[in-house]
Amino acid sequence: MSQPVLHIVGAAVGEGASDGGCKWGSNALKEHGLQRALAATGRTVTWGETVSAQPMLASSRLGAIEGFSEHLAQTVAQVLHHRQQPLVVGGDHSCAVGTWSAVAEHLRPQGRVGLVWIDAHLDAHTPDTSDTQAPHGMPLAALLGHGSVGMTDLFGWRGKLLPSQVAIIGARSYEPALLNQLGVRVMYMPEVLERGFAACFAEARAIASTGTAGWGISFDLDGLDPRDAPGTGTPVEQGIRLADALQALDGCSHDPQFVAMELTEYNPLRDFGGQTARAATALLCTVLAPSAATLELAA
Ligand SMILES: NC(=[NH2+])NCCC[C@H](N)C(=O)O
Repeated sequence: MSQPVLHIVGAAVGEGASDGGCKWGSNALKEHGLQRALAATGRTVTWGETVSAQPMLASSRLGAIEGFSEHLAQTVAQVLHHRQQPLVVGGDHSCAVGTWSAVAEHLRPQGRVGLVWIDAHLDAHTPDTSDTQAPHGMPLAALLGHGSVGMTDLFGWRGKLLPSQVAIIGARSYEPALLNQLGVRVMYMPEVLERGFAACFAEARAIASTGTAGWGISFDLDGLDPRDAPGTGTPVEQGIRLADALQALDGCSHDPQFVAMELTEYNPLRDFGGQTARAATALLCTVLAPSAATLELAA
C-alpha cells in the first residue's frame, strides 16, 4: 500500500528557549533542501504553512508559546484531517505541545497516541519547577497533563499522552522528579551506551506502539552527540551517534501505525558549514523513506 502524502509544517518558534536561534531552524532546513531530499526518496512531499510564534501579540513568553501551540495544533489537525502524514520541523521543542496534541485529538475516537521522545533533556518541567522558566523545557509535562492550562488543555482536554505509552532515549541533563513519579520509562545515556541505541529504540517503539492507535517520534536534535550535530539550541556532550540513529530508525514509517514525525531544536546560527542540517536531513529521510514495496511498485 502506498504511503500518504508527507506534509511538512514549519514551526518557527525560538521564544520557548533562552537562546531563540531555533526560530530560524525550519526555514534554514527548507533552504537547505529538505523537501527535495525527502521527495528524492520517492515520497510525495508538500511543504505547507510555516506557523510562527507571535511574541508581539502576547503578554509573556509562556503566553506566546500558548498562542503558538494553539495555532500549530490547528494546523497539524488539518493535515491529519486531509489524511496526510505530518512532519513538523522546529523550532524549539515547545512545538511538541501543538504537534502531539493534534495527533492525540485526531486519534481519540480510536485510541491513544504513543510517543518515542529522543532528547538530551526530559522537558518535563512545569512553571512551578523550572529555574529557567523556558517553555521548551516543559512540553512533555504538558502533554502528560501537567503545567500551564494553555499548554495542557488544547482541544479542551488534558493528558494527551499516558505515562505508560511514552519512552525517552538519550537523556543526560535532567530533572527526573515528575517522570519518576509518573513511571515514564527513561533510557538515560549510560544505558544507551551499554545496550546500544538500536536495542533501546526497539524497546521504546514497543512501548509507544503497544495498545495505542498510533505512534510517532519527537526527535530533538540535541539527543545526538554534538560531534555529529553541533547546531542545536542547548547542546549536551556525550549523546547518541548519528550513524547509530540512522541504522536503527531506518524505515520506521513503513509501519502503518506510524502516524507523525517531529524534528526539533535545529539552531542554524550555531551550524557552521551545515553539518547539523545534513544530519537532520539524513535522519528524516531515513525515517520517512517509502517502503521497499512502494519503491518496487513505482519502478
Ligand atoms: N528541548 C530542550 N532543548 N530543552 C532544554 C531544557 C533545558 C533546561 N532543562 C530548562 O528547562 O531550561
